[in-house]
Amino acid sequence: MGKAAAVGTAVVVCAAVGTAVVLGRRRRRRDAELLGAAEAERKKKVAAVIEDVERTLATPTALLRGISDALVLEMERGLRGDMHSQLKMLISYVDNLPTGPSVGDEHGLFYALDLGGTNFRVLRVQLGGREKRVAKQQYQEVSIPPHLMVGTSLELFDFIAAVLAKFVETEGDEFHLPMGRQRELGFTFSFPVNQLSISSGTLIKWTKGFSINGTVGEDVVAELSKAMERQGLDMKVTALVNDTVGTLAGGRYMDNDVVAAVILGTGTNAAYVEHANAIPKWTGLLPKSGNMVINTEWGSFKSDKLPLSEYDKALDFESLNPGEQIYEKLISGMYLGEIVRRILLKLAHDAALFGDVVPAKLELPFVLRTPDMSAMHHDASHDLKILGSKLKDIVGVADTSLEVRYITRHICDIVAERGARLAAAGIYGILKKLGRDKVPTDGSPMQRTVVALDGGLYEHYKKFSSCLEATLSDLLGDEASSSLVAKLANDGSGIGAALLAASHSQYADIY
Ligand SMILES: Nc1ncnc2c1ncn2[C@@H]1O[C@H](COP(=O)(O)OP(=O)(O)O)[C@@H](O)[C@H]1O
Repeated sequence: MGKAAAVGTAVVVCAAVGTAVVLGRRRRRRDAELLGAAEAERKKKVAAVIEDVERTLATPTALLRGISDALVLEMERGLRGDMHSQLKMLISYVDNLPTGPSVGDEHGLFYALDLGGTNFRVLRVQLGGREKRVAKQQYQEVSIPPHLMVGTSLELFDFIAAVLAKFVETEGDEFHLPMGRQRELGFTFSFPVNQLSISSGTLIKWTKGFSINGTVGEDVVAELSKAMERQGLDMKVTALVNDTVGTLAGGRYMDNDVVAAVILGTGTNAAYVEHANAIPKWTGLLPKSGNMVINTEWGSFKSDKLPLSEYDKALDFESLNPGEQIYEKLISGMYLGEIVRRILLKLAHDAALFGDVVPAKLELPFVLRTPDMSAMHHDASHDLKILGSKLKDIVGVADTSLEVRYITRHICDIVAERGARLAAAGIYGILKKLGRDKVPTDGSPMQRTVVALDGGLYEHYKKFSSCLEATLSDLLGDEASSSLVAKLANDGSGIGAALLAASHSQYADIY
């Protein structure tokens, strides 16, 4: 009995265990089914967000052509001086560019200072005339402490002048300043300026994350000159140029066929050589050259044709300059990584991309910088290892699945491709404005056209630059694109500013 009972009990126990096993298995199956359903639902949400991103950021060729046409119309309005024009089309007062490899008369010691983004550069060159050209150059790059980007004008210019003064102290014997002469400087200042002459201009507004009280409306050359005086530095600013204008000048010094310069760095902008008689707002004498360099300030272009997504609108709304610099916010290095972050955040919130908890770090604006986006985008390893470790560092999620990594790379691809294609549409617009977008109908040969490009985004983000070039070829067609050269003008703006300082030197007639 006892035994039987025991056996019975044992049987009962076994039966209970059996039931538990069966129930457990069922629950696991049900859990698995539920999990599977939840996972399928999550994947569906991921796919829906991605589809929406692909749709709203799409840039089909026909749209790009429409954007180029809208840009050309805005360029014309700006050249007429239309108050409502989005493009300032600023007159640079540079009507004569350094004259190319066959001439190149400029000589002497000149300095350049380039302020326009997160870093600024000081440079000195010894120009050796026709024979030696750029005989010797040295430069130093210093990053601007973030608090100075939103501090006071005085602090910013004092900081810059102090770095410049230290740099001048390191000038070696290989640089020659004739006795009794003052050192001269080309000041590259890459914010919109109302130029009053080649060596003066008032700031219209700060962009690219700078927001400093008390500079708007002031002559930036006077601000710099006063700061140099405070440092005891005896130097005269003989040319104030935008970085696009400097790049154009530097580019033309190297290649006579350079007609435009485009910057793709923290921000974006373009300058080109316009026929002076195509600038209705120019009221001065017609320059001898017949030309005038125009700084388009194209970053402020906006059009209802631009593919703005919810992410762009939110980024703009929360930016230091809402409603402004819309084209720049779709294209430039300051913003691309941030757009990717916003899309990943949406995927984290709506589709639990990084698990049930949204990573806190992903909520931080600008935590994902464009160089990191570029590194993730270029990861070609089979397991996207670099991308995984970037996500770990930036987002704080240690073990991301291959699926998450592929999705992240795809988002980088969509955002970079849109930026590059929109930038190509802008260049195509300038070429159209210059009539260099088509093979001439009168049978004459197509002129060689060179566009000088500079900026960290163009230089280092290879998928971006190759997409830009491919899109430009596509827009131009085979024949016209075979005459176009896109040339990297590495720090062309520094040399360009020094060259313009030389051609506008107070001693120009003596040289
Ligand atoms: N490896 C990279 N990949 C993508 N973008 C980059 C890379 N390196 C730099 N950049 C972008 O270029 C910008 C710097 O551009 P640069 O022309 O050097 O200076 P500026 O700040 O004066 O525009 C950075 O803010 C960044 O957005």
